[in-house]
Amino acid sequence: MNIALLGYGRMGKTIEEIAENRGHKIVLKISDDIENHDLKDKNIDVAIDFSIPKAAFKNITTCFKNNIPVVSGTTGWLDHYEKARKICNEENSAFIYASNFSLGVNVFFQLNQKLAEMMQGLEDYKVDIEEIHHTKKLDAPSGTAITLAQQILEENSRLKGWQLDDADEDEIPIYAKRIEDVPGTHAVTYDSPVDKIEITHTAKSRQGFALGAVVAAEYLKDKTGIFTMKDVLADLFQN
Ligand SMILES: NC(=O)C1=CN([C@@H]2O[C@H](COP(=O)(O)OP(=O)(O)OC[C@H]3O[C@@H](n4cnc5c(N)ncnc54)[C@H](O)[C@@H]3O)[C@@H](O)[C@H]2O)C=CC1
Ligand SMILES: O=C(O)C1=N[C@H](C(=O)O)C[C@H](O)C1
Repeated sequence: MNIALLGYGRMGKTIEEIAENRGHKIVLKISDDIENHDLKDKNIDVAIDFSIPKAAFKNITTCFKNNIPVVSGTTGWLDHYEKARKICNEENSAFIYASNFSLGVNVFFQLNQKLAEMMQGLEDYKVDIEEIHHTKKLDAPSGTAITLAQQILEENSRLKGWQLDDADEDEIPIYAKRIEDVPGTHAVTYDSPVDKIEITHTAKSRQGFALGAVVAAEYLKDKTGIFTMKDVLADLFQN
C-alpha cells in the first residue's frame, strides 16, 4: 500500500517505521501546507494525518477532493469534524478519525462505557478524568479525555458537560497534566465518601497508537464512507 504521511513529527516517524515493517511504502511526507505538495501521480492509497490542530481540516479535505482516503489521529480540530464528514460524503471518499488508535485504549473505551452505565444511578460517586501527556502537546484536554467524557455523558443524564479544571456540580472535571516524555495516561475516577473506583490506561510508548493507525489504513483502502475504530477492530477480530 502507498501511504502519504501528513505530519512527520513524533507520530509520523513512528508510523513510518511500523508501516514499512508491514510492507507498505511511504510515497509522500509533509510537514507544511498541503498546497505546497503535488498529490497526483504518486498512486497514494491512503493518507495518514497526524499533524497539528490548525492544519488537520485542510489536510483531510484536500485529500478527499483528490479521491484519497484519510486516517486522522490529529486532536484539537473537532469543531470542524461534521464539515469534514460532509465533504467526505460529497466526494465519495473514505475517512476514519479516532482520538486514540491504540488497541488498549479502545478496550479501555468499552470499559469506560460499561462502568459509566453501572455508575449512573449512584449519586454519591463524583466522576473525574485525569490525562497526563508530554510537555510538547499543543491541545488540552486530550482528544482521548474528551472521548471518555462524551461516553460518560451519554450514560448519565445528571451530568451536562465537561470542563477543564474548575467544573460545576453537573459537569465532569478533566485535569490535564503535562510532564516531560509521558506518551499518554488517562484515568477515570469515581470517588465517594467511603471508597474510590479508578480505571487507568498507561501508554508505554507511541507504538500502540501508530500500529492502530496503520491497521486502520489497511482497513480503509478501497472503501467508501465513514468508519470508526469499532469497525476496524470488529473486522480484525473476525478475520
Ligand atoms: N489519535 C491518536 O492515537 C494519537 C493522536 N495524536 C495526535 O496527533 C497529532 C500529532 O502528534 P505528534 O506527532 O506527537 O506531534 P508533532 O508535533 O511531533 O508532529 C506534528 C508535525 O506536523 C507538522 N506540521 C505542521 N504544519 C503542518 C501542516 N500544515 N501539514 C502537515 N504537517 C504539519 C509539524 O511540523 C510536526 O512535524 C497531535 O494532534 C496529537 O494529539 C498523537 C498520538 C496518538
Ligand atoms: O498528543 C499526544 O501525544 C497524544 N494525543 C492523543 C490525545 O489527545 O488523546 C492520544 C494520545 O493520548 C497521545
